[in-house]
Amino acid sequence: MSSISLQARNVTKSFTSGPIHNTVLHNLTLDIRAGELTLISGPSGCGKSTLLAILSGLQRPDAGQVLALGQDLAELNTHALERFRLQHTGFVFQGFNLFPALNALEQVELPLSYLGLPAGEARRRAMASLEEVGLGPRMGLRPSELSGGEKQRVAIARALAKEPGLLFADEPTSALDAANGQIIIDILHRIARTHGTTVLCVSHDPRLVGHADRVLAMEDGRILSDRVPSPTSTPTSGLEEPSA
Ligand SMILES: Nc1ncnc2c1ncn2[C@@H]1O[C@H](COP(=O)(O)OP(=O)(O)OP(=O)(O)O)[C@@H](O)[C@H]1O
Repeated sequence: MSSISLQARNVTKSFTSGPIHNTVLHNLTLDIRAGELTLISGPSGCGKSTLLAILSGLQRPDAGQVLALGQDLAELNTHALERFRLQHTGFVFQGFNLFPALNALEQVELPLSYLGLPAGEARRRAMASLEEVGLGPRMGLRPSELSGGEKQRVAIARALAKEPGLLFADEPTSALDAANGQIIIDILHRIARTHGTTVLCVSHDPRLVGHADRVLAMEDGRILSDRVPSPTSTPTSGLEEPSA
């Protein structure tokens, strides 16, 4: 049984705009395990991205506690929290967030320089990460020369090269077609297994369900169910097996 690496305890979050007070997360408690791909699914607006932002330390909860790799995030001041996020977390977003002028290798090397790695070590790690996502032959290309699926693989390599304990993905497949979406989720799954990384992905894409180790269904700021999907529950059956 893998260890628990991310915990939320009675987390509550509200937003107020004008007279409207919107409670987005209601006293939410959950444990996420290392070495697994956990998917949080649910309809638009149910609070998935807010939960991800709080679990990753991007936002603070109004009440409750987050323990990430055993660290209570509330104990960290803003600077220490930034440092924690830089060292221990990686992010993959729907829109890839790549720099147009940099080639794939430079995109992956850049955050490693912020970590203070020597240039040679940064290059070695960046190349290994790009190889791992199947982009070894394309590491000299800029985003305009890459497909959507390839851009997302660069973004994954950029996160992976930091060797983070926690990898967060917010709707990583929603800009991609079914075959490329499947490649991305399979890469995230493989990273969890082979590196022991905690991979937490939020998505409203039902095609991803059968590819996760665990699926938490969310609605109106609450976790409604927590299950291990069967491989047959994926609605992607019938697709040709894509080659990564
Ligand atoms: N900074 C903010 N200020 C005010 N309201 C916010 C803010 N961030 C999120 N919300 C509100 O919180 C609710 C949940 O938003 P959230 O983005 O977490 O949902 P989601 O499940 O990720 O949705 P989607 O699948 O569409 O991305 C929404 O009603 C949203 O309008």
